[in-house]
Amino acid sequence: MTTNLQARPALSRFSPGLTGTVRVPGDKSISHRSLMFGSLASGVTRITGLLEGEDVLRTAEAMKTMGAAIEREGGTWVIRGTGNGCLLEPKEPLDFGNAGTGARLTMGLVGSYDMVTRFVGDASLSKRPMGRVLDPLRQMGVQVEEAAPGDRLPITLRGPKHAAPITYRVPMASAQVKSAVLLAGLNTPGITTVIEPVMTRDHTEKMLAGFGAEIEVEVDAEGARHIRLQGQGTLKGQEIAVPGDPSSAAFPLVAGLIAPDSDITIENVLMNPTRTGLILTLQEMGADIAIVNRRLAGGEEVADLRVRSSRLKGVEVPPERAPAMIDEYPVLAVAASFAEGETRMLGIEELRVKESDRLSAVADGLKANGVDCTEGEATLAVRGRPDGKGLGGGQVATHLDHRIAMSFLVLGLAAEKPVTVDDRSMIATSFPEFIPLMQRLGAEIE
Ligand SMILES: O=C(O)C1=C[C@@H](OP(=O)(O)O)[C@@H](O)[C@H](O)C1
Ligand SMILES: C=C(OP(=O)(O)O)C(=O)O
Repeated sequence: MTTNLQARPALSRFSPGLTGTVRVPGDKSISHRSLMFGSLASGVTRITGLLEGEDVLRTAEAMKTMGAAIEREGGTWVIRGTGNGCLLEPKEPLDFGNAGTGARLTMGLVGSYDMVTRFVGDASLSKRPMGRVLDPLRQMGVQVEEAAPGDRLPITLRGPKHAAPITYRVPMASAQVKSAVLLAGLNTPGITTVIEPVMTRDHTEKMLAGFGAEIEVEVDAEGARHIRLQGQGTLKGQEIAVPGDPSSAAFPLVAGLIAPDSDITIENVLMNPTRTGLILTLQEMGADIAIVNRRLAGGEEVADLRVRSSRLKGVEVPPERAPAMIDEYPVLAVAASFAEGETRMLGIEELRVKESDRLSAVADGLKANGVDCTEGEATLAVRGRPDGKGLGGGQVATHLDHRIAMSFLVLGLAAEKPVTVDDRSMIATSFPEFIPLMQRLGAEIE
C-alpha cells in the first residue's frame, strides 16, 4: 500500500473573494478509531465518510495485517472484525508512516495480546516520544523488547507475562495516551481506570460505548474524569457515519476570514465541544462565523459553518482551551497575523511533540513572511497586520508536517506577496483534497 510521498513545493497568492460551499473529509480521530474498533469487534462494521488520508490508510493496513477483513465497497468501508480477543500476530512490522494517533493507539490495542509486534514510522514519527504510552503499558505488564533511545520508534512489544489492569492518571493532556491505556484495557481482565485531569477529545469513550463496551465516566470534585472500562467484554460491529473533520475545516475557515470579500460555507463539520476551541477563539477575535443547521449524526453534533471575511482583533487564548484546539494553533497563528493587535497563545507546550516542533516551525514560518511574533517555551505571541501589507514573500520549512504546509498556504491567500512551502506531500496524510478544494473556492495555489 505504502505510497511514496515525494517532497514537492507549493505556492499560494493573494486571493480575494473566496466563495462557494465545500465539505471537508471525515474526522481523522474518528476514522482511526472506526477502523480499529470495527477490526476488533465481532460481526460487520460499515463506515461511510471515512477519511482516506495516508495516516488512516496505514491504520487500515495494520488492522488487515492482524487479521481483519477490510474492503471498500463503493463509498462504504466494510470490516469483518476478528472477533473479541482474536488479533493475529503480524508477520511484518506495522508501518505507521507519519501517524502518531495510529501508532500510539495501536500500541495500546496490541500491547496486552500474547504476541510480538514491531512498530516503525517515517522520520517525523521516529522522533516523537512514545514513552508517554510505553510507561503505562509497562505498568500493565507489557514487555518492551526494543525501543530506540528516549523510547522512540522502532519499538517492539511483547504481551505481558501476567496482564494486570491499572489505574492511570494521565500526566499530560493527551487523548492518545488516554486511548492507548483504555485500548490495552480491552483485552486485560478486570477494570482499567484512566483519570484525566483535563478533558481531551472523548471519541474513544463514546465510540467504545457505541460498540458495546462496558465503560463509564465519572467526574470528581476537582473536575477530573475517571473513565472505567471492564476488560474482556464484547464489541459488536456498528454502522458509522464519520462527520467532517473540524481540524481540516480550520483551513478553509481561516482562509474565508482573512481573504478579503469572501463568503464560504463548510458543511457537515463535527461540533463535539472537545474539538471546537478554534471556532470559539475566532469568534472572540470578531470572526463572522454562523453555525447553522445544527443536527445530530451518529451520536455526534454536526453543523454547517458560514464564514465571511472579518476584521479580527488579537485575544489571549487561555491554556485550558489547548486540548480543544491542539491541532489548530498553526492556523490560528495565521489568522492572528491579520488581526489588529496581539494574540497570545498560552500553555501550548504539547505543540513541540507533534509531527514537527510546531511552536518553532510556526514562529520561523511567520518570521520568514514578515509577521512579528515571539516564541516562548510554551507560548506564542503574534502581532498582526490587518491589511496584510508587507507580509508574505517567504519560503516555509514544513518539517514533514501537514498542518504547517496547509497553514502557510492559507497565509499566502491574504498576504501581499506569495508564500512558498517547501513540501506539499504531507498534506495527503490528513486532507488529500486540500489544494483542489481550496482552488474550487477561488484560492490561487500552484
Ligand atoms: O486522539 C487523537 O485522535 C488525537 C489526539 C491529539 O494528540 P495528543 O493526544 O498527542 O494530544 C491530536 O493532536 C491528534 O491529531 C489526534
Ligand atoms: C498531531 C496530529 O496527528 P498525529 O499525532 O496523529 O500524527 C495532527 O494531525 O495534527
